Amino acid sequence: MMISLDQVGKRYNYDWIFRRVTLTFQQGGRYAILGPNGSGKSTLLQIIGGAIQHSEGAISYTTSGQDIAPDNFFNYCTFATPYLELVEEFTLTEAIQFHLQFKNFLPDVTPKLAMELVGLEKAAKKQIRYFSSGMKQRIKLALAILSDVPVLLLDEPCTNLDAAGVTVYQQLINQYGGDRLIIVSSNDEQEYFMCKEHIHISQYK
Ligand SMILES: Nc1ncnc2c1ncn2[C@@H]1O[C@H](COP(=O)(O)OP(=O)(O)OP(=O)(O)O)[C@@H](O)[C@H]1O
Repeated sequence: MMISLDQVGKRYNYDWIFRRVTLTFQQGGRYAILGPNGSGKSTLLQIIGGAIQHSEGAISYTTSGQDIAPDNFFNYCTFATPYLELVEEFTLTEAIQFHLQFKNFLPDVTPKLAMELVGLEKAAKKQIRYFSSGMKQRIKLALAILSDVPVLLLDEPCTNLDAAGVTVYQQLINQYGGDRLIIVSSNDEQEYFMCKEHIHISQYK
């Protein structure tokens, strides 16, 4: 999997958030998008994932030499973000079953194992509405990282996590990251501990 950005820019009304972003993300790479609050990290991550439209430039996705249509890229990636909501009426078991209607887990990962890996096995029958913010974040990370997709897009992945939760996140990445492309938008080194490539969004103003 390779994602290429060519002179990509994003504007809201009259304000350019960033311009002339030309980058290539390679399979197996670990990339951190860094910058101060409001600099455009989340916006760039969402543009890469096709969740929002860029204002100028071009983005292409290729796998095994074949182009992927931008409208199909959602099949190849998962997002974990603080702003995507879980369905509050579901129990944890139902939330996982719902997710599995759209994406498979990695081979050998079962719903039970996914819950255990993020320390939520005792909450299997609890409704999401009664979960703490840190528990919700653990589920989002499990669903994103354990899905069988080649690209993981993680926006502030340790939001609301306690120290044990941060360790859980880092273990999931180390154990299940594999040869996948991982892009993290972050201000916190604990979140991008595995990223050799650092992209400073402030460069693209
Ligand atoms: N829908 C929108 N309409 C207008 N402006 C927006 C919209 N979404 C984001 N912005 C603006 O774009 C800029 C970048 O926001 P973004 O959330 O990408 O920053 P960030 O670097 O991820 O910030 P943080 O570190 O606080 O999460 C901000 O100035 C924000 O106000």
